Amino acid sequence: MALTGKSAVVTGAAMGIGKALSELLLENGAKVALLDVNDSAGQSLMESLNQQHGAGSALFLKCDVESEEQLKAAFQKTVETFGGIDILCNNAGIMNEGTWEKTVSINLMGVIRATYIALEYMNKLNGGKGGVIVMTASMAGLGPFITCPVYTATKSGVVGFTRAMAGASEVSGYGIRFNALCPAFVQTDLIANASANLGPFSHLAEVAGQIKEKLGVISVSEVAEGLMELVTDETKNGEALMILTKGKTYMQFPSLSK
Ligand SMILES: NC(=O)C1=CN([C@@H]2O[C@H](COP(=O)(O)OP(=O)(O)OC[C@H]3O[C@@H](n4cnc5c(N)ncnc54)[C@H](O)[C@@H]3O)[C@@H](O)[C@H]2O)C=CC1
Ligand SMILES: CCCCC/C=C\C=C\C(=O)C/C=C\C/C=C\CCCC(=O)O
Repeated sequence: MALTGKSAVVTGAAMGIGKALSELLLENGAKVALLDVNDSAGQSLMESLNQQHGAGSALFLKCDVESEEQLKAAFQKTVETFGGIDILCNNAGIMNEGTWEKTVSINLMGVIRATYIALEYMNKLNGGKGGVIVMTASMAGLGPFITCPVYTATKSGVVGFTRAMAGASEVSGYGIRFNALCPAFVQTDLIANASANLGPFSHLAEVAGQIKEKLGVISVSEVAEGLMELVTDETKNGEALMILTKGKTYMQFPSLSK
C-alpha cells in the first residue's frame, strides 16, 4: 500500500511511540488524525507537523479511547476532513498495575472500541475502501512480563484480537488487514514512570529493571519502521512483529491447518 494521499488515525498520538508513528506516516505522504487525551501536547504537535508537512496534513482531536462517544466523534471528524480512513493505529496505552481496571479499559477495551468504530467506515461490506489496522501490542503480549500481569493480559488480548480479526476479515471480505507491533522496551515516558506504577508488584521493581537491562531499550523510530512494514506490505495479515534491539522478527504461531 502506497501512503500518498491516504488517511490515518493514530490513538495516543501526542507523545512517545504514537508521535513517532504519526511523524513517519506524514513523511510518507499520509494525512494523520492525532487522537489523544493530552490537549496541549496534541495541539502543539499538530502545529509543528502542519508547518513541516503542509497546512491541513495533521489534525489533532482530543479523544479518550475509554469514551465511545469521543471516539465516534473523532472518527466522524476525520472522515469529514480527510474524506475517509485507510489506516488505524491503535496505539494508546498505559502500564499501571495499581489502577488495573483502567489499564484493561484503555489497553484492551479501547482497542476493541476504536476498531469496531473504524470498521463502520473502513469495511468494504459497509461501502468502505478497506485498509489496514495496526495495534501497538508489546513483547509482553507474547511472553509473560512477570512484573506486570494485568498489562501482560491486555497485550496478550490485543495480539489475540488482532489475529482473530485478521481471520474474520479475510473470510468475510472486509478488505482490512490486521497486524500487531510487539516491541520490547522503548525509550518513552511510559518506561520512565514504570517503576512507580507496578502496584501490588512494586516489590519486583528490581526484576523489571533487570529484564530491561537484559533486553535493552529501542527508539521510537525503530517501532515506526515496523509500522511501515506492516502497513505497506499487503501480504501481512494477522502478524505479530517482534521488535528488539537485535532487530525485527515475525512471531511464529502454531498452525491449526498442519
Ligand atoms: N514504551 C515501551 O517500552 C512500550 C510501549 N508499548 C506500548 O506502546 C503504546 C504507546 O506507549 P508509549 O508511547 O510508550 O507511552 P507514552 O506514555 O509515552 O505515550 C502514550 C500516549 O498515549 C496517550 N494516552 C494515554 N491514555 C490515553 C487514552 N485513554 N486515550 C487516548 N490517549 C491516551 C498519552 O497522553 C500519550 O500521549 C502503548 O500501548 C504501550 O503499551 C509497547 C511496548 C513497549
Ligand atoms: C518475553 C518477556 C516479556 C518482556 C516484555 C518486554 C518489554 C515490554 C515493555 C512494555 O511493554 C512496557 C511496559 C512496562 C514497563 C514496566 C517496567 C519497566 C521498568 C523499567 C525500569 O526499571 O527502569
